[in-house]
Amino acid sequence: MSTITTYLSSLPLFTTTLAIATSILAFLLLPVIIRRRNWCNSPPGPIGLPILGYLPYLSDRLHEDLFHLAQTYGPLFSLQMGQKPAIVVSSPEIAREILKQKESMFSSRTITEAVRCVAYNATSLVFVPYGTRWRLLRKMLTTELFSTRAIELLQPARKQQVHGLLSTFYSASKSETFVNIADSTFFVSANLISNLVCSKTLFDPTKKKGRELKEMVWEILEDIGAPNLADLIPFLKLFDPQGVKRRVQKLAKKLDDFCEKLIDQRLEERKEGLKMNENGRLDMLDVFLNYRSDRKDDELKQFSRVDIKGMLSDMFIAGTDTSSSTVEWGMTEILRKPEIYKKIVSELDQVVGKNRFIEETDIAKLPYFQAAVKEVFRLHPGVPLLIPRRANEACEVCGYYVPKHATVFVNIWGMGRDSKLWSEPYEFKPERFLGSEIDVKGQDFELLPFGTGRRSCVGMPLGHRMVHYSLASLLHAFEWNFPADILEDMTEKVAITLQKAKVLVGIPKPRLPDSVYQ
Ligand code: HEM
Repeated sequence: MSTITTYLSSLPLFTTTLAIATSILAFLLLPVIIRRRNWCNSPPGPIGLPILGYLPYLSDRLHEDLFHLAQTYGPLFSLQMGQKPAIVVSSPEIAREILKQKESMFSSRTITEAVRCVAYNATSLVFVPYGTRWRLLRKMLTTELFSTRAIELLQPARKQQVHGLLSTFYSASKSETFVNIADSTFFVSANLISNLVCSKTLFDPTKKKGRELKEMVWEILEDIGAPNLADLIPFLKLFDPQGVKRRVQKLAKKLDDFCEKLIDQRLEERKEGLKMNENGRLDMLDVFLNYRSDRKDDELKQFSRVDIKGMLSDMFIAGTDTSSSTVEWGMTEILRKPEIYKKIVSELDQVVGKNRFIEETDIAKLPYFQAAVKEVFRLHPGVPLLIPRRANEACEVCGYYVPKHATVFVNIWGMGRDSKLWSEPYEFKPERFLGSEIDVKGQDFELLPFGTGRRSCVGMPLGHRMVHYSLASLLHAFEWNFPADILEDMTEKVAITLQKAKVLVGIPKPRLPDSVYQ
């Protein structure tokens, strides 16, 4: 050792620097020299560094990075994220191949450390691997809570929540107070879900507990969304280098305490007998507590506390921020374009008039407004890369090899901005959807804000309605005065979902006679 040191110190500085630079260069070029693909017969893609893969070149705006890489490598490309292989899908044709034709191969999700903490070791609906447990959980939600009938019966609760919001905004207009669109609509969604879960309106935005839920949901979405070195480079798992596990454990504990309390309260209430809600139905807690199965092939004979907590936290995490962020983006896009705003308001006035609030049943008669909402979903899909899927087994896609458990990113955000799919893709133009059959419900692969197939959004019937109903109500009931800098700044704040970084706050001014608000 000392000989080497002596030898090195005898070299002139230039030679030493050159030696170090050459070694670094060789290290960087090594992967390019020894292989031209991320793995044998991988789809084309950028080659990264040994061990780290392409991670050092990715920013905290993964959806944007992947969109730009697709310009170079095409609609199906591969990359190594640390030691983990990933493929990225950026065209409707390949999305169809993966999410429809090869659906059974790609119906599970990538499980990370953060997911294990927050989703009870990936046993809750959103993350449980595709199989009998997933099928049972999903069936209970679609038949008991999100069936067409159940959604219809929840209509009075939606009306009550939205009218409550309009009334709060009316008071704010009188005192010329600023209101926050995303915060307010978040509480509408959270309270709707609490009605679905336990027939109670639990959250008061003016109280600490209500605000805590919003912050907690966002922090969880952030930690689930960001690439974590502990997942991608296995020997780092022990060290939790970004502190993700420590953070998520704390958040998960808070959410767990909240769900524990809901269950305890309900068990106490059930001592006095089982109560139907005002629609003559059982809410989610009672449905799960009542569930019994003696069928041999049912993995769940009854729901444990952990099973119930998993379902409750799924609802609050998946169903709140997604809807409220979409409404915030919708208000922003529409209010930035006075001519579009005018068309929407004139349609609303024609159909609804000015002597009452809008009803959900009015939405079907508002084709221009519906087209505008599709445009919001195109440019601002709530979950830009879907909730990442994974390959259950090694398989072939478009003639390329995809290894077992490769992560699959379907870049629906990128597809919404693809000039091969949309003319003037960055322009907010509801007209493009007028007279077009394209819809957001999972049949049209160029527009998949709720995903598609068996792992598509189970809450779509609720989310879709709430976005339309809340947004139309806000536009119809008030004129809006948003500061121009807030309206013009479209920077995104990134988690597994996308929020508007500069929050939309403004002062509402009533458009309808005072009597309507009372
Ligand atoms: C605008 C509102 C919403 C958007 C944009 C949205 C979007 C999504 C997306 C993209 C997925 C993944 C789909 C895939 O992998 O193909 C998803 C899954 C899911 N969403 Fe939503 N969502 C919304 C509202 C809701 C609501 C209101 C709830 C419940 C109350 C909900 C519950 C879920 C659940 C449980 C899953 C996982 C389903 C499974 O894995 O089987 N979502 N959502």
